[in-house]
Amino acid sequence: MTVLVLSGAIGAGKSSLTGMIAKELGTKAFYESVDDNPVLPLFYADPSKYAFLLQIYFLNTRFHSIKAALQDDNNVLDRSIYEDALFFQMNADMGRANQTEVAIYKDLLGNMMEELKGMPKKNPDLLVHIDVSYDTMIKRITKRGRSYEQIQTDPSLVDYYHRLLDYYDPWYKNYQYSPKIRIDGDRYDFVENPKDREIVMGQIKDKLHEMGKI
Ligand SMILES: Nc1ncnc2c1ncn2[C@@H]1O[C@H](COP(=O)(O)OP(=O)(O)O)[C@@H](O)[C@H]1O
Ligand SMILES: Nc1nc2c(ncn2[C@H]2C[C@H](O)[C@@H](COP(=O)(O)O)O2)c(=O)[nH]1
Repeated sequence: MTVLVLSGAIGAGKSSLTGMIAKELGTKAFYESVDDNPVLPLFYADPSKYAFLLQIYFLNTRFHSIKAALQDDNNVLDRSIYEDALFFQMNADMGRANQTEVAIYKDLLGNMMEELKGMPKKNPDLLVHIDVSYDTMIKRITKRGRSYEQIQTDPSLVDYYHRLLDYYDPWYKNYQYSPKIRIDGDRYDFVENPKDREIVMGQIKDKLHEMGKI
């Protein structure tokens, strides 16, 4: 049984690479709730009102996926639960959540992480982190075209996205729940370019091989 989780900023390519990994390794893919997420458009329209609700929504849906994925299959998840606190901390630092909401959220997250310790597998086997620059992130967000994520629609997102990248750097450095590998998302166009896809899949497979997982 091997469980991989992807991490990275918005539009880094997590969902795309998740599908590719699942196909290549014959594993099951789990995707975070985005298009069917009723809170996400509300959050982008009024972040201060909906930051807490959105975080609870994501935590709940991610926990459902993790419980299924950490059972006894080969699985790949398109975002890690370990990034939830990064998002909420950043939004709280921006004044979009009050101290009571932060305390309740942290307690709930801690409580859920305790539950994971009782699972057949407690942590993922490998974190695959996709690193992107601000310019690449914006290019991909534009390409995907979700209206509420566009900087043309909401110029305050320029600051939000810059901050997010600043939070990701130390987050990745400090991540220690499993072995990890960093994919250069600026360099490799693994969506459009088959050669780049082969290189990235090779990097992931080499790491799994080194770990004795394949
Ligand atoms: N390495 C890449 N090269 C070119 N396009 C990419 C790459 N990664 C993602 N994309 C494109 O960028 C958009 C966002 O990718 P997605 O996988 O949804 O990102 P995430 O799940 O990290 O938010 C999609 O339109 C996807 O086709
Ligand atoms: N405030 C939060 N927003 C989150 C969280 N997880 C995801 N998201 C947002 C970011 C994107 O707009 C969208 C999908 O994310 P992708 O990276 O897959 O494009 O959802 C979160 O925990 N808090």
